[in-house]
Amino acid sequence: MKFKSPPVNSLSLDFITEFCIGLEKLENNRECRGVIFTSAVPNIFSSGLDITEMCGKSMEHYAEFWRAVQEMWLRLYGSNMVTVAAVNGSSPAGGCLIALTCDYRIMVENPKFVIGLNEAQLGIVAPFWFKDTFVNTVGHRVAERSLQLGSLHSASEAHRLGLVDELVPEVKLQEKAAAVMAQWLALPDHARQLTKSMMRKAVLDRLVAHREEDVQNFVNFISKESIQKSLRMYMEMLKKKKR
Ligand SMILES: CC/C=C\C/C=C\C/C=C\CC/C=C/CC(=O)SCCNC(=O)CCNC(=O)[C@H](O)C(C)(C)COP(=O)(O)OP(=O)(O)OC[C@H]1O[C@@H](n2cnc3c(N)ncnc32)[C@H](O)[C@@H]1OP(=O)(O)O
Repeated sequence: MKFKSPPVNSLSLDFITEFCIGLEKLENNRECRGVIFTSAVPNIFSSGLDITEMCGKSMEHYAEFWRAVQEMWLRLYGSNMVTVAAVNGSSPAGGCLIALTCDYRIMVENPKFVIGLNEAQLGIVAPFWFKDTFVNTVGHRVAERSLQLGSLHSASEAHRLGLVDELVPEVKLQEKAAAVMAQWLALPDHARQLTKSMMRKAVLDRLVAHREEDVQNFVNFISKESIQKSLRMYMEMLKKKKR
């Protein structure tokens, strides 16, 4: 599955809706046993949640958007398919989350590409299920420091921390992703699927049990004037950076 929503593959409500529909189709297709996620936009895997969806909109919109984000995560983290992230560009916040939900992450070894959960830098808080997914990948200590600092790690640092499993030159990315997929698909599906489910169940169940509460927390948090101000300033900063 190739993300193609220029300029930066931000995860808008439309993007997420289309993504979930596409994923559901693949999940229901018995001939499809695995998916490789990558980007068709040069230098960007995904810039994370579309900030404009969280800024200056109604409470109803924030709730609808957050339900869609939850749905995307539940489908991806709970997928029965083998999922491989071929990270061919920067991948902050929600973009990093997509990579973290996969079974294996391969990143292009370009020192300009960064990845991480940088929410704290925007003055917002990564929700518990982002945090849980991160902890399950890199462990508690690395996640705690990285989340508090809102760190965006270079590809080599991300590899050192275990945030990505492998680094490759750009030209080798697709070949490597296909080789990893073949290795994972060589196992019987039922054994791999049950093992994956066992490893992830507690974290998935936690969101399912608290889904509406999480939506309310998000809506209350994001609609605070202080948070709206932080997001507006962040968007301004992104625009100024270009001038
Ligand atoms: C106590 C707590 C209780 C409860 C808490 C409950 C809930 C939790 C609450 C909130 C959690 C919300 C979670 C959010 C997760 C996210 O994903 S937030 C998004 C974070 N993303 C980023 O920080 C990335 C920002 N972008 C960049 O750093 C760069 O754009 C990037 C490196 C990706 C690419 O750089 P470059 O190629 O130079 O491109 P530009 O910077 O020039 O960008 C091009 C245009 O795209 C716009 N843009 C970039 N990113 C986004 C985005 N994420 N959303 C919307 N728009 C974006 C950028 O402004 C440019 O627009 P322009 O052309 O100027 O119009």
